[in-house]
Amino acid sequence: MSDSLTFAVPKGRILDEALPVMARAGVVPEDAFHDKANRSLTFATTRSDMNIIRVRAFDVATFVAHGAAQLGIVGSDVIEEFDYADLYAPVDLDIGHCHLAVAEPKEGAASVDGASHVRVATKYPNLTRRFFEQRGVQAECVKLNGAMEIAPALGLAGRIVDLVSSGQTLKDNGLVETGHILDISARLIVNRAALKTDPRVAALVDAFRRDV
Ligand SMILES: Nc1ncnc2c1ncn2[C@@H]1O[C@H](COP(=O)(O)OP(=O)(O)OP(=O)(O)O)[C@@H](O)[C@H]1O
Ligand SMILES: O=P(O)(O)OC[C@H]1O[C@H](OP(=O)(O)OP(=O)(O)O)[C@H](O)[C@@H]1O
Repeated sequence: MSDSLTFAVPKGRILDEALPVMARAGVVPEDAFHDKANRSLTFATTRSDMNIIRVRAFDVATFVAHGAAQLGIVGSDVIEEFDYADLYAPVDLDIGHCHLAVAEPKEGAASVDGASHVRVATKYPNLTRRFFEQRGVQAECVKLNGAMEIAPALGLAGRIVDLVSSGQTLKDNGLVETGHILDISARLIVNRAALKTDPRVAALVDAFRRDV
C-alpha cells in the first residue's frame, strides 16, 4: 500500500486536547503545524505515509465521509448533525466534553408545552428539528455559524440551540438552559470503505482504542 493516509483535525478548541491523544496513537505532526504564522493546511507527520489536514470542525466530517481523508477527530455533535452513512465513529476519545442545549432569555423563558411552532437560531438545524419534532413542535431554524447567544436579544429568534460547557456564555448573555438535547465528546472517525480496504486504518483504530 503506497498511498499516503490523510488524518483530518479541527482547527478549533478540541485540537489542544486531541494532540496528546493522537501522539499516544503515533500520529505526530511536524513542528510547522504548531507555528501559528504558518498558513499551510496540510502538514507532514513523523510517519512518512501520513499527512495531517487542519480544517473547520464541520468539514472534518465531510472530508472523511467522502474519503478525501481516511481518518479524523471531531465532536459527536458534528457526527450526529450530518449522520453520514459512510462515516464510522469507533472510538470515544473522552475529550471535548460539552452538551447541546436549548436556551432562552432569562426574562420570559417559557416551556414549549402548548406551542406548535418555534423559531430557533442554531448551527445545528437537523438536531434541533429532530428534538422539537419528538415533542410535537415544528422548529423553524435560522442557521448561524457562531455567536448564537445574541440572537434572542436582537429579535432574530426566541430561542437558541448551542453547545454548553461551563454555562458562562449563556449566563453572560442573559440566557437560561431550558432543554438538554445531547451529551457530546470528541470521537475518532474513519471512512468505512478505507477501514475495509486499508489495514493501516484498522491498525490506527486499534492504536486509538488501546490509548483511551
Ligand atoms: N464550550 C465547549 N466546551 C467543550 N467542547 C466544545 C465547546 N464548544 C465546542 N466544543 C467542541 O469543539 C468542537 C469544535 O468547536 P469550535 O467551535 O471551537 O470549532 P471550530 O473548528 O472553530 O469550528 P468553526 O470554525 O466551524 O466554528 C465542537 O464541534 C464541539 O464538539
Ligand atoms: O458554556 P461555555 O463554557 O461558555 O461554552 C459555550 C460556548 O463555547 C462555544 O463557542 P466557542 O467559544 O467555541 O466560540 P464560537 O461561538 O465561535 O463557536 C459554544 O458555541 C458556546 O458559545
